[in-house]
Amino acid sequence: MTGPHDLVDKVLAELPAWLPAQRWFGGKDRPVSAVRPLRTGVLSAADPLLVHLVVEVAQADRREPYQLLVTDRVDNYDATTDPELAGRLLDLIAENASVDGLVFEHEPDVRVQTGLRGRPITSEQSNTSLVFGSQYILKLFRKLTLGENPDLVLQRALHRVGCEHIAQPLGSITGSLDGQTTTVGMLQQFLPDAVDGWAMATTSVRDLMAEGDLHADEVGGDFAGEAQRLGQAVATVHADLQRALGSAYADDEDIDRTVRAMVTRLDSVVESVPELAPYVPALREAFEQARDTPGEIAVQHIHGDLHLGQVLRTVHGWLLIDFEGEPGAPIAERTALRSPLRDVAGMLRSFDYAAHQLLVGQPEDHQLAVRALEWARRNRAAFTEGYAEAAASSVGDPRGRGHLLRAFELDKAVYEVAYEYANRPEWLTVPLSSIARITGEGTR
Ligand SMILES: Nc1ncnc2c1ncn2[C@@H]1O[C@H](COP(=O)(O)OP(=O)(O)O)[C@@H](O)[C@H]1O
Ligand SMILES: O=P(O)(O)O[C@H]1O[C@H](CO)[C@@H](O[C@H]2O[C@H](CO)[C@@H](O)[C@H](O)[C@H]2O)[C@H](O)[C@H]1O
Repeated sequence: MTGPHDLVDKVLAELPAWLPAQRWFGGKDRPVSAVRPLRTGVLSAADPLLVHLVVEVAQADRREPYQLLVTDRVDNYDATTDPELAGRLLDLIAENASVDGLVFEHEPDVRVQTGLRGRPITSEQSNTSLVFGSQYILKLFRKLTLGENPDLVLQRALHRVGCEHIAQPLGSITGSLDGQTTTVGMLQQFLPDAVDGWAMATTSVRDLMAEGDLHADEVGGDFAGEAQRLGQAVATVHADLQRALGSAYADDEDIDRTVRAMVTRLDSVVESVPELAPYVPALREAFEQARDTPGEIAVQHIHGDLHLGQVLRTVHGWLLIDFEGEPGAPIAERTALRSPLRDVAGMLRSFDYAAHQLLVGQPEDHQLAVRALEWARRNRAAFTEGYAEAAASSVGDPRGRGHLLRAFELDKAVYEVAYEYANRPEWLTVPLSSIARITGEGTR
């Protein structure tokens, strides 16, 4: 290997086979037909080589930009697995450096420490995050969104109004893509003592399932108190987003567009996942009923993909992370003003997921299925209660908005069907069985 261009050629040849094996790759549902470079930035020209690469991945009629950081120093060329090379990215942010078209910046009034090594975190995720010491976490977005990423925009806005339920934004990496200044990385305060909501919730479900005779409120690992506090935190973040970026009311056209978008998504998902077909009539009816929601529907910037894996419990309370929205949704949709009930619906779905994922691949067990439902009902109610308490004077109580909330929940479940089909086919039964339950078209 002689220089950056040879390295890039070698990597490009291997990408069609390598990409589908990466957890963060969002296109596992169809083969990669071609990969072409969109931009190359040489961060180090020798010993070792370090090249920032944005490629366009073609799959049938889909074309999407993905970010890679490649080196000749590790076998698979993925420089994010090399602690020292990862550390160089942090150093560049600390120095407010510009290298070959990439701009590394720390937030004003923030001093970033240099000389730290970075280690990738290994949880289920759509991007690659590197942790430095116990202070910093740097997210490298994998599938790129042209323009500023909403994750950075919303968290900066929340920080400006003093929101207590996010990790402090500390810096960013941007580059030009298709003529637009595009966020490729985001540095944040790392919370080393944090436990994510999914881990806590699934531990609680396991505790309940292990108890033959006790109910959800009687076992040691009851989660309802946390679920209620989490509801309060989410409502507070919604109120903070309103304060920071404003809000509006949806008109009839907006509501019509929302319903049509849900139906369009359903039609597209059922094309690739025929298991969804039996539920289509009931789903369409539920989406149409969203038009009957009484009173005005407030819209604002929201999290957009809220679930238990996006919330961290620290000693000081709950934090929300990852304001990027659904990785599969178009950017115009992700940055539009939307009802905060979508986030409530996302979290309600997640309680359902936490309760039912333990049943995946297990033989049918009526007793366990009853316990899963009991856990989900208790925690969904506690979350909604907490949300309503904190939202009373700002965003509003989600109860009494039944049709809309139900439509959003089902729309999210349809999204999850597509997500699981493309990423974790063995989990497809989780959203499918929820759709069956919510629409009354099945029992499990
Ligand atoms: N500020 C933070 N402090 C501690 N852990 C974090 C922080 N931000 C993210 N994480 C951990 O990293 C994981 C992935 O972060 P996330 O922003 O959800 O990335 P992705 O967009 O790849 O899903 C989270 O599930 C969480 O475990
Ligand atoms: O966290 P991401 O932005 O990567 O979100 C995507 O992946 C999530 C899974 O990691 C997926 O969430 C679904 O599974 C979760 C359990 O793993 C569950 O808590 C969520 O309720 C469920 O939607 C998310 O939909 C997807 O966008």
